[in-house]
Amino acid sequence: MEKIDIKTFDSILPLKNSPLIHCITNDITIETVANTILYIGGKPIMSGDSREFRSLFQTTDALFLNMGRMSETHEKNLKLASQLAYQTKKPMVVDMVGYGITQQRLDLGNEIINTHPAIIKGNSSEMRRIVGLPTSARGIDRSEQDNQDNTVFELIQALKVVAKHQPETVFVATGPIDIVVKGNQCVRLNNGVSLLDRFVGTGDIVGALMTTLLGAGYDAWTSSLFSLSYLNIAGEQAFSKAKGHGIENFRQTFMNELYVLSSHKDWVNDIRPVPS
Ligand SMILES: Nc1ncnc2c1ncn2[C@@H]1O[C@H](COP(=O)(O)OP(=O)(O)O)[C@@H](O)[C@H]1O
Ligand SMILES: Cc1ncsc1CCOP(=O)(O)O
Ligand SMILES: [Mg+2]
Repeated sequence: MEKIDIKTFDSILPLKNSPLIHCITNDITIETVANTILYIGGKPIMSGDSREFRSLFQTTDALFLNMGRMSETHEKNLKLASQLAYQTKKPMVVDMVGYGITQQRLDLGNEIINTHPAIIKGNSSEMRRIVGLPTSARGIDRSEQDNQDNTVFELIQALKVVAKHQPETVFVATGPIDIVVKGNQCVRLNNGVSLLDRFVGTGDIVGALMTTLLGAGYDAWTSSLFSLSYLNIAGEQAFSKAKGHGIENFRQTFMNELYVLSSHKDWVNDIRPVPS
């Protein structure tokens, strides 16, 4: 069964309740992540100091973990925060940046998966490693081979097997076609432009959007489908406005669209699910 209810999407933004989102993320894209949350009406708090996690948890609405830039401290922080989220039932999204490219990222990712995040996301190559499929990707980037019709099909089948054992979690694999799996349900989304892949942080932005929606009280399925569609349609709008003016111009126009689209309801008409 494939289910997408876009009728409800046009009333989600701007958010009415300003959810407070605790982010433990990488310092490459930290400002972009914080601004993304602000642009759609959330409130970011970036903290990587474990001494304050317990008291922060008393006021935050959701937690965003991003493995991005590893260090011993970051690893300890992510482990502690994901355990706390599990114990306190805090809605949590984890971005599996570079899962499996080193032993440290593999072990850390597995430990976080065991704390049952509401959403586990990564690009298609990272998600292939999670489900035990081979990939030729290097570093934190996707391999083009992991986005062909046959490899996308293969990934969906494998994600459904894993999702069966963790039915409350939504699994998201990003790429030119985004895949969203929960239990036996799967939706593929076909929005976006290839320039989204040419600057750093696009995956982190999707994670920030998802966590903000979760913090506002939307379920993980809605938060995932909404966030992927919203980001990619912002990318399409930016492409038509900033085409031919260079990547940095595109990036700024795209960030601006993340704010501008929040007060336009008709963007939802552009959502393009792949027919099943
Ligand atoms: N070539 C592309 N065509 C369409 N959308 C893309 C493309 N590359 C990235 N995106 C979009 O950008 C977001 C981040 O995807 P991706 O590049 O896979 O993540 P990451 O930055 O974590 O590697 C996704 O929502 C995806 O849909
Ligand atoms: C370059 C880099 N190195 C470690 S994390 C990071 C940023 C990852 O951002 P994204 O996966 O969203 O492009
Ligand atoms: Mg990523």
